Formats: sequence, C-alpha cells, structure tokens
Amino acid sequence: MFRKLPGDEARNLVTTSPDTKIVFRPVVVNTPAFLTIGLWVVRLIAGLVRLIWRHPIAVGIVGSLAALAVLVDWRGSVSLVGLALPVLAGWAVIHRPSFSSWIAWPLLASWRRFWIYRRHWQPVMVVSGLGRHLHGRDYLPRLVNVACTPWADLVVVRMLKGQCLEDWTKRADHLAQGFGAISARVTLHAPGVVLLVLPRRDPLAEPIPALPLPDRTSEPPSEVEPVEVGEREDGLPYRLKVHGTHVLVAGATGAGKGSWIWSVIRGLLSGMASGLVEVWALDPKRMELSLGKDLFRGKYAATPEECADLLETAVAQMQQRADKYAGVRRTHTPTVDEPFVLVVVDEVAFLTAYQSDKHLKQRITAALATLTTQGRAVGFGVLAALQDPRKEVMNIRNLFPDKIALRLDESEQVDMVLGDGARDRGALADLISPNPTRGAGIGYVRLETSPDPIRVRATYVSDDDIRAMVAHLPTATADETRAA
Ligand SMILES: Nc1ncnc2c1ncn2[C@@H]1O[C@H](COP(=O)(O)OP(=O)(O)OP(=O)(O)O)[C@@H](O)[C@H]1O
Repeated sequence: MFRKLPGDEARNLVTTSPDTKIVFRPVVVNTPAFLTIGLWVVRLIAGLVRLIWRHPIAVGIVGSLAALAVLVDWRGSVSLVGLALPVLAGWAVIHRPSFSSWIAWPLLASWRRFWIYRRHWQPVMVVSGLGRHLHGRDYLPRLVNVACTPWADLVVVRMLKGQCLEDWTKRADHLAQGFGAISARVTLHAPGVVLLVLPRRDPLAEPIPALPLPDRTSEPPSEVEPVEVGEREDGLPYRLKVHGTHVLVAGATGAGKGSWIWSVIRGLLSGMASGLVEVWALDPKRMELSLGKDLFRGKYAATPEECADLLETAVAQMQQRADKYAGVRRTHTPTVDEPFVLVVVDEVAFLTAYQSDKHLKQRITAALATLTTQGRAVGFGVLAALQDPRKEVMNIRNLFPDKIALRLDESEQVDMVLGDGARDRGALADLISPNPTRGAGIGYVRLETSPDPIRVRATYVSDDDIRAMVAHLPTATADETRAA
C-alpha cells in the first residue's frame, strides 16, 4: 500500500511526520462528487448571506434592478441606472463630503480590497513572514475590513493566534512595498486585531501657510489651550499642548525646527497679548528668534552667559511659585499675575554639549533639568530644539514628556528622539524628504499620553509673518491697557 521513496522525490510527497527521513505516499481516497458539490453549495449560500449582511443596501439595489430586468423588462433597469447616474453626479457636485463618505470611499474601498489586498494577501503575508505555509496549508492573518479615507487605506486585520503587535510593526516596510503604498503604519485596533494605515499619497507634500493672526476684536482667551501649529495627515488641524508639559523638537539642519517654534509662538500670541502667557527666548545661534525679539519683552538671551542668567531667573521664579503653591494646590491656572511661562531654547546643544566653559555648561544644564523636572505643575514649560539627539549631546532628553522628530539623518535616531519602538510603529523620520518644499516642517509627534506617533506638518511662518506678529503684539497690549 505504501511505497518508500528516496531523496529528492520526498518534497513532492505528503507525510504525517515531517521530520522523518522516510516519506510515504498515502492512499488516495476519492471523495464522492455529491459531497464536493454539496460543500460548494453550502459555501455559496454562506457567502451570499455574508454579502447581504455586510452590504445590505448595495445588494438590495443590485438585486432589485436584476429582479426588474428579469421579471418585468430589462429596459426599465437600464433607464433607472441612466437616471441614477446624473443624480449621483449632482450629489457629488452639490455636497462632496457626504457623497464621498457614502458612495466614493466605500466604492474605492471595495475595489481596493478586491484588487490590491485580496489579490496580494497570500504572497505578501507568506513572503513577509506574517503567514505560515505548514504541511501544505496556508495559515494567514484574516483581512477583516478595508476602508478608504481621502489619503490612505485603513486595513483591519485579525492576527494569527500567537502573533503580537511587534511581529507586525517590524514588517511595516514589507507591507508597504507588498501593497504598493508609500509607507505603512501599524497600531493595535483591539486585542488580536491590528490596524494598518497605508497612505496612497502624501497629504502633507505642500507647505502650509501661517495661520491668520488672532482677531483683536474677539474675547481674549481665559485659558492656555493647546495651540494649533499645523495639519495632520487626515487634513485636521493639529493642536499641540504646551501648558503642563515640555516639548523637544529634534531634526537635522534644515528640517524646519524653526517653523515649529514659530508656529507655537504664533498660536500663543493672543495669550501673550492678554498677559496670560510669556515667552522667554534663548537664541544661542542668534538667527532663529532674533527677528521677533520684541515679542519677548526683554526676556531674550543670546550669549551663553545671558542664557544661563535667564534660565536661572526662570528657575528662581518657578521655585517661588512652587513655594507658594506647596500644600495649597497642585496645578497651575494661568492668570495675568501668574502667567504661563514658555522658555523657548533654539539649538539647546550649543548651551550644553558644545559649550566650552564648563561652569556655564553646568549652570545651564542644572537650570534646564530643574525646569523640566519641576516646572510643568507650576506653569513653566520648555520648548527646546535640537539637531543631534544622541545622549552624549542631550542627556536630559528623557525629561521632555512630548517629543517631535523632524527629518533625521539616521534611522537609529528616531527611537533616540521618540523612544523605543517609535520607528517600528511608523515614525519614518529618516525618510522625510530633504527637499524643503516637500519635507521641511514635517515631523512625527509622540506624546507621553499616546505611544503611536502622529505625522504632522507645521505651518511655515515666514520672516514677514514674524514681523506682522511683532507689529500685532504691542497694539494688542495697548488695547488691553486702554480697556483696563
Ligand atoms: N513648515 C515648513 N514648510 C515649508 N518649508 C519650510 C517649513 N519650515 C522650514 N521650511 C523651509 O526650510 C528651510 C529650513 O528651515 P529652518 O531654518 O526652520 O530649519 P532648521 O531645522 O531650523 O535648520 P537649522 O537647524 O539649520 O537652523 C527654510 O528656509 C524654509 O525655506
């Protein structure tokens, strides 16, 4: 009944014990035709039920048209379709958002599910190592759902039993290449289920102009809300929290760190005008912040000595406030008497790692460490920019709860800035375009509250925009004074 075969023939055969050197050809049992056909019929019915369950409206429309064609007259169905087309076109023109969310994106998602994901699923999963081919059977993660947004495909996948998020994040590049996307980001959707975000185009490829200056006639803010600094990939505005945290912005030269700093300052302008916010500037390169010097009301330092003095003043004020709050309150609410103070430091390594005067270096590092460890509860925040994120250059980088990685030179630097696993989770900061028009100001933000990096482009605040901010602020303060 069994025939023993040597060597090469073995790979063509099936065996119940794969590790054995002896391979057997098992007896072939012919399945009766009625069983095979019965199985197919059951599968067909199950598929139809699934289709009706998932897409009741689409199945209803197609079913009614087919019924009309078969039972009454096919011309009736054709004229109904002919009537529907201009109605749909009119809908698309009159209200594009509802047309897109009801018709265009679901249609595109169905097409892409069938043409891109179903078609390539098996080879991509097996080749990337996320699926297994064992004993002649494929064990593949299950493609649960595909949805389309204006810029990306959102693919929900049930992982194989025993897989974890890291297995997927490590293969993000395989997935992007396999499905023809420009990148891939993987996040946990539910236990055992991952969400793949596969962009079809880069929605942040065009620079975003500076936001309008605050309206002088509107009510001054009563709190320091997160400031709008740019746009996220989904086209929504991105608001960065600055009160109650510290933010580190790291990026190679020309990555657009200046645009983040200036976007934040522009967002705080109405708070600065009403006295709820003070921005103190440390500008050791004398290039970035000097143009807007007047905004800082004398709290501007350029030489290392001035920077050390200004930082120590901030520490002294912070400690005074902490003494006052001790035993009374645990959080800070900005007021005109006790404003939120944001200490902005451009190229912090100039003051720490590259500072040749050891004493100054010590004073500055100690002051920065004190501010970043004790400042946020009492209304002192630090926003620091940095080119080189290595630990020997910036040994207090972990004291910044929120981090932003702009274009970086090496892939290893991404995790240095954003923390372990950030690159695997899709923060591809080393792949941001060095072309300023396409890539400057784009960064991955990782907040202490969320491990998933968000891709954001800061607005571009030009020199003219900065001059306009300077011109705006004194007038606003004068208005305030008059009103008082
Ligand atoms: N958000 C942005 N959108 C579009 N272009 C930008 C943006 N930010 C900066 N740029 C362009 O990129 C150039 C470099 O920007 P910037 O000087 O801010 O970079 P940087 O990271 O501060 O560099 P460095 O560390 O050398 O000072 C700018 O001259 C500008 O043309």
